[in-house]
Amino acid sequence: MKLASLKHGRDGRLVVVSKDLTRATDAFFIAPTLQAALDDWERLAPRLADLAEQLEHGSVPAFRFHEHDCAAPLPRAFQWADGSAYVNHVALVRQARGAEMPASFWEDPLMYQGGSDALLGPREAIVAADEASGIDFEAEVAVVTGDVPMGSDAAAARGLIRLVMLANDVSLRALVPGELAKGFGFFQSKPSSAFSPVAVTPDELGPAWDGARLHLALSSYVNGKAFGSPDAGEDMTFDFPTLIAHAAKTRRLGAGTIIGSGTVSNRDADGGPGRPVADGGRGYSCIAEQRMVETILRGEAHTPFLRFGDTVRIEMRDAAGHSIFGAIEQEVRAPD
Ligand SMILES: O=C(O)/C=C/C(=O)CC(=O)CC(=O)O
Repeated sequence: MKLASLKHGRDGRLVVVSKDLTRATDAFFIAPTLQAALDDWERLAPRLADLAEQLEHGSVPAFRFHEHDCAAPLPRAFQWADGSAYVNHVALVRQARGAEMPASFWEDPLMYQGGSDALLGPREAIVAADEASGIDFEAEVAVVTGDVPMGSDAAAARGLIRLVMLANDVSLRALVPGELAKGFGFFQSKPSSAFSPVAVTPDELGPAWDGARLHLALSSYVNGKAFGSPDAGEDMTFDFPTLIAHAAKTRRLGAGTIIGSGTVSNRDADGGPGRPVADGGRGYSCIAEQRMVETILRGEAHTPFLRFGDTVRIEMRDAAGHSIFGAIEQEVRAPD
């Protein structure tokens, strides 16, 4: 089933959305919010699934679904922890700022705790105080968990993935080096992240979901121009169950925890860092990677970071070409 939170108060209003994303029906009589549904998932998910089936059959009142009416599926979440599962991305962004990548990054996932009190809906602007802060997007896949007991291993974590969605982990590249040098991790360099209009249960993904990875291309566009379409199932060194087990190693995770994949990034067949779309490659899911590859290939970066008025679109299509989650489409703006 496909679930969305329409803009309403702080936590949105839960709706069930049709598979083709054209219609929706209210689910508030089952659970007022997505968090409430996740808190009592075993009891409520079957009722939501029944409602989804009735929506497909046209046997419940429905209304037109508009992606721009959506908040993030979880407009505020108890936890948003973003992994870095595509080590190709980590290697490139570190190279871009002249930092070594320890060999342990291939065996031990990187993860940071993002702010989750104000997650952005799919059409909400990226507001940045300064164009010179290196405004970048990061296209990612994310999962939402049920309650995960402390110490759960990957096999247990696999069964606790409730929903899958897309994320834009907005990053301010110029702030990263100074902030990470302090040794406490990202804070100002990671403003609010945005999420796709719809979150889906894993069964909705068919064979593209193997229980641990999503094997489909994640497409990004900047100002309407294709920027990248790497496959989210390839080069994901740490799968979602492994990332969840990592997060739960020393603490339990509450239902509604969001775990991000990190920026989706593919290597070339020869192990190289891929090529930009303009050079016939799959491109990238963030500007920093493309700038690093331009530097490697041509001696300098020429793709600018985002400026006020630019737009970023992130979307994933199924094998038949249909949008699965709806699109994240954000304009970059100065504060009002
Ligand atoms: O090391 C840096 O300069 C920046 C790293 C990231 O932004 C990585 C991140 O947020 C996780 C990821 O996308 O893999």
